Amino acid sequence: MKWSESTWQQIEERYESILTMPFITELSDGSLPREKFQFYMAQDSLYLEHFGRALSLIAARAHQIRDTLEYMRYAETAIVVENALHEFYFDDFGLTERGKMQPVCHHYVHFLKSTAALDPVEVGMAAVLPCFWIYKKVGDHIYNNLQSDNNPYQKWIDTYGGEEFAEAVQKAIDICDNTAAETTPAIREKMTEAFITASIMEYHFWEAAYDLKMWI
Ligand SMILES: Cc1ncc(CN)c(N)n1
Repeated sequence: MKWSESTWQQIEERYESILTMPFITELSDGSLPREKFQFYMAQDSLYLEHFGRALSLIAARAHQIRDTLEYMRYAETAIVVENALHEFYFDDFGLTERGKMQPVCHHYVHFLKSTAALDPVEVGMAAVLPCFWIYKKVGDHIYNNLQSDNNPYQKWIDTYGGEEFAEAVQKAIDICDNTAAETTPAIREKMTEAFITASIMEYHFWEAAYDLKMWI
């Protein structure tokens, strides 16, 4: 079994629990309160900048030059393309600034950046994979099962349910599988741990937006 398959099995339950989170179900039917989406968008815009920085660190440290190029492209997409979606929402939802990074976003980006900088690069690759893969699965799930008419959040759904994103995600999974196959059992184990931690953080990111969780 591939590393990605056995590792996904370990987060399957967590992934299923994401699908029933109020943030996701209300985003899907368009009933998510505006202020919760605004909070999410502002935090996610900050997240994407630092996610892009983590991807750039991985690009610089990748063993294979073709992987370097791939992670450079991911970094650019996170900052330029995904963030364009946020700018659309900033205008549409009356947001003027991103504001301060709140605790869950803060924890998540610092986990990603320290892993990308200090752990073996294979572990960094595994740490950023849920950011691709979980969003793809959640995007597909909403796109295929939970669409509603006149949803104010349709553009978000289209971004993550789209074909272009699917290709990038599959590539990131393949790179992790090849990397895992070539590395040591100890590093493979750390890859799995990092993947699980990031998956848990994805859950908390949506939960924090729903609860409007801020520093006290
Ligand atoms: C928190 C989070 N994780 C992942 C993604 C998708 N790149 C995102 N936009 N935001």
